[in-house]
Amino acid sequence: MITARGLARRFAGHGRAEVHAVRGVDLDVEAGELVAFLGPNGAGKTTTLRMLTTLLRPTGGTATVAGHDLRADPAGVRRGIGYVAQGGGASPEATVTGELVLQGRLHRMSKADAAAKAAELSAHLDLGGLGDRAAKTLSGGQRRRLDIALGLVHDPGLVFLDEPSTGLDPHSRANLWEHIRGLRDERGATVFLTTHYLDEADALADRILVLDHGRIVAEGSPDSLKARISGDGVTVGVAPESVAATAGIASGLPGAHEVSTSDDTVAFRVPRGDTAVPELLRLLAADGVTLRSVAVRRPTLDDVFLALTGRSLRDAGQEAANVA
Ligand SMILES: Nc1ncnc2c1ncn2[C@@H]1O[C@H](COP(=O)(O)OP(=O)(O)OP(=O)(O)O)[C@@H](O)[C@H]1O
Repeated sequence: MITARGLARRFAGHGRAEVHAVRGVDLDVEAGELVAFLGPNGAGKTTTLRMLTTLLRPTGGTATVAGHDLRADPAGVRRGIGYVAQGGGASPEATVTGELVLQGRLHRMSKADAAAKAAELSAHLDLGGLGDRAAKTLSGGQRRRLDIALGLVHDPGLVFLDEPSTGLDPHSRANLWEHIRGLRDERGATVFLTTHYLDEADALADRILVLDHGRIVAEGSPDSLKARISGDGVTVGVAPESVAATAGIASGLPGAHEVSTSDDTVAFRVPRGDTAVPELLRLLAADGVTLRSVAVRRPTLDDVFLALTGRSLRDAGQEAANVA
């Protein structure tokens, strides 16, 4: 559905250094996949999406999207894709049905076909009963669902979603995720989305491409990416005078590594936290160490990002642009 090789985009710096927003991205997305581009603010996610959707000309590389060459046949690409931008496309004053019908007419549908499509999409995206409401009166979640419906009017086989759940409360996000899964599972669409939320990529994507400073730095299923971090994290709280003894015992557990201490905690990684902790508790008790707390944490995608880049995904988002 998408093949890209060396896709790149530079922006003129207007007196300052050029910005290399995307520095040579290779992509292969198969039909029916749900793929997420995960990266901090400024990583180049939106720029890549805008290139793949023909809204921005690449300064380097080639791509085929929905069966059409990006440079030679941008109109063909546009016919085959739906694009739901970050800000959404609905006019605030227009009604839900009015906006959907207008979108259908823009795609050269007859009035009857456009009305039928509006009704079908309203039902599919839980907008039934809201047809006469102005877009500006919708809740954040309803508005996002309308934006997605607008991107589906021409039944695209490939749907791009840019930061779909930004600004939504947890309940609306979970609801939106159901609908995004439905695009693939019920409508058979291939979905490519961008996010800087680890939980979103984890919950939705078959495959995650981690983007940092305009380059793909890792790729795989959420589980395979997490498996790159070897083992579970265990943190035990003990009295300050027991930290050294506890660290010694932890270091002796089979497969223990990355042992670190603070004033009253010892942290380490082991292949399996659930089997290591009972053994640790037994050894600590035999040594007379009183445990204050114990926590076992499965590796997260944030750990993956940290291991790959040396920075946490949240901190990385605060950084400045990819100035060359
Ligand atoms: N029109 C432009 N002119 C100059 N620089 C730009 C332009 N558009 C984007 N950039 C820069 O390119 C880099 C990548 O931006 P982009 O919007 O693609 O990142 P992103 O990963 O989508 O971030 P976000 O999560 O904040 O949307 C940033 O440094 C940004 O400032």
